[in-house]
Amino acid sequence: MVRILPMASSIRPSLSSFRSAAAAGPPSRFAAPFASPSHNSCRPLSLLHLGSAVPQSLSFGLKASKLLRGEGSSTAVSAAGNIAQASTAATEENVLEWVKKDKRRLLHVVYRVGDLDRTIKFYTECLGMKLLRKRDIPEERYTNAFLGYGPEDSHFVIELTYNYGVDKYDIGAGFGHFGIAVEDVTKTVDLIKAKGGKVTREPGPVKGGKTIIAFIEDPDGYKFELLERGPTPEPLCQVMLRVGDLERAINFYEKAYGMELLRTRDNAEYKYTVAMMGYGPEDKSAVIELTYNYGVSEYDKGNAYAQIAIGTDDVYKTAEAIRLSGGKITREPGPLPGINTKITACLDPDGWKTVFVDNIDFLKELE
Ligand SMILES: C[C@@H](O)C(=O)SC[C@H](NC(=O)CC[C@H](N)C(=O)O)C(=O)NCC(=O)O
Ligand SMILES: [Zn+2]
Repeated sequence: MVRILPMASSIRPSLSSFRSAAAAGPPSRFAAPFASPSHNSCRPLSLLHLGSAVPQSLSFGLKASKLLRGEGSSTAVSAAGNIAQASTAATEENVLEWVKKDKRRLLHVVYRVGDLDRTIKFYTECLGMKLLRKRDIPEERYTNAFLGYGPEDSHFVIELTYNYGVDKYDIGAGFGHFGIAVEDVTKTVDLIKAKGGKVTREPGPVKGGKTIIAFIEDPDGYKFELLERGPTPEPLCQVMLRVGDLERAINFYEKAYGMELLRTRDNAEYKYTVAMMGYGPEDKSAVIELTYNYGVSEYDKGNAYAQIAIGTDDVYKTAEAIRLSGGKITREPGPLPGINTKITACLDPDGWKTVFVDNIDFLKELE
């Protein structure tokens, strides 16, 4: 039985209520705080964890800093500590509140292919995409090609990466699929077949649901789900990634990335739950489809899929929010050598990479 829950911002089902007790042990309802050993987010212990009332007269100036060094009465030191703690908490809260107001959108998804021209031909002739631009970086021995259904300043697009001399990658088991919304799945599948494309799942209602879907594979073996929908400004509509703890992932994507939980869909018959996360409604903007398979806590990620890129107004605050949310920063915020675009990069609790790109710098790149 499938339950679909459109998400009102204040209503949120307990995911564990979806999972059949008969399944291989539903994950903890209260997933442990995100503290995977590979994501050490500890902050220096602070002397601020002291408990006592804070006299109003105490200003947090030079006097308080003396107290923080342990000079003065124990009560006064404790009071100063609490002011500092309150100040730190307020700063952290400000950063996390800022995330929700930051101007963010999914910019592109990046993955590696073995033959750029082969992929460009398939995406343009079979999937109706446009080649938007190419970028060759000979000093780094790679070429990018950007493809999509509209200009990069307003559409979620694909950034293909060809590394010189590398013609094959391991897609792994964690990457799921890209979603393409089409008005007629059967017609699209027939075109793909006529062009010699590989159809791995014929058109029909999704198992346990109603949406007409089909699955195809591109020349490198990446899966594309074709979803039958009406006209949409964003045909490239999904990136599906498998996660080992859905509650943990949802919490992180909300808190660190500022995404909204758009809906969840539990399919007990087929033992999986999906959560759609994004910055806008599914029928108008691309989403990250997080998929949890009952009882599966981690996946081999291979070396083919790279990352999602998200726009932000401040990569420095973004990095701070990611740290505060327990994420691991893998590239400190700052300008890229040579092109000066400011970015920061991180891993989510499952190890999926995300790059945040300064919005103004991104638009300059497109000029
Ligand atoms: C909501 C829509 O975009 C989907 O992608 S649901 C499609 C469905 N997904 C799963 O089964 C996910 C669990 C699976 N074990 C996995 O890890 O991929 C799907 O693929 N259905 C197949 C079908 O034939 O309906
Ligand atoms: Zn999907």
